[in-house]
Amino acid sequence: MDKIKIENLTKYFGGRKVLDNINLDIPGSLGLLGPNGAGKTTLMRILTTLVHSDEGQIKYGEISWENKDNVRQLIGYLPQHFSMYQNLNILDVLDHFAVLKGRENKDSRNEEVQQVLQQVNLEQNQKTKIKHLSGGMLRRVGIAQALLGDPEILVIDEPTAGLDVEERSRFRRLLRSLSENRIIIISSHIVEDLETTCDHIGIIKNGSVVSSGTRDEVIQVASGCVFESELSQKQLDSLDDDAIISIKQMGDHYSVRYFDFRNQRACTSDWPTLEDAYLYRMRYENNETI
Ligand SMILES: Nc1ncnc2c1ncn2[C@@H]1O[C@H](COP(=O)(O)OP(=O)(O)OP(=O)(O)O)[C@@H](O)[C@H]1O
Repeated sequence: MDKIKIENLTKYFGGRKVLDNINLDIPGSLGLLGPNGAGKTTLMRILTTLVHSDEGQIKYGEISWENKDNVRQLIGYLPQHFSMYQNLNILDVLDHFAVLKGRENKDSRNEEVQQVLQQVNLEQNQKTKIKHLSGGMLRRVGIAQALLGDPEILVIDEPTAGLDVEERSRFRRLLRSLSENRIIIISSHIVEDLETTCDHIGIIKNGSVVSSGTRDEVIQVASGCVFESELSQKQLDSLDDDAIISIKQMGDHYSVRYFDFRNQRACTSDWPTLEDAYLYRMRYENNETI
């Protein structure tokens, strides 16, 4: 499988730089992680050719993003806010998308729609109207329309926005299975969305990629400075807010995960997670790549 190569990509909106010299290789599944406003959606929209960049280039093998029509054949896109006519049922919606994608023959179109319904496990619900779907089912319809045409590249913006815990976990498993034989790019500000679904991670902050690589490479940055200890209320109060990663109450003590750069409590550092590395990049570093 070819990889997507993004080189020196810069985008301005009204004179303001919102993407600053982005360089990224996307060899399989990439999770784009960053806070609200970091530039993730803009990058996703450039990847889907809906927005053009001001500088730089994107290539997938020999195919350049300068040739929009060729690129569009390759891409399935689930935008952050996906909805559809409330009174149509799932089958009609997908048929409509298939027509928009140029499928003229009714029989082969129907066959393709049934295939994507099966992939997202909605065959039994195909006659259900959009207005009666849960958030998770609606996102699955969104994935189904993105899968029409069996695209080599899937771009998915904020996959679990608005979903409950159970739906999130089911949706993540679906994304993982879809990443097996295609390039999939998922943006999120929720670390768990990407931790189990993506082999490569890019962390984006203020329009710049501050870290990228395999999950393990990205995690390395927090190695040796993450600790987990049982602390009293007084000890907890002595920690700097920025140092705290998570707190669990355990009776009158707290189990606290935190950053400590001088190992003040002389305990053994814990193996960092992607969330640790993400918070480290957000809190302690200015824009510099590892
Ligand atoms: N069409 C536009 N015109 C002007 N500014 C824009 C436009 N689209 C995005 N921006 C600005 O560009 C910056 C990056 O926005 P973007 O939506 O790409 O970030 P994001 O990381 O996807 O955040 P979110 O998760 O909140 O969508 C923001 O400051 C946003 O206000």
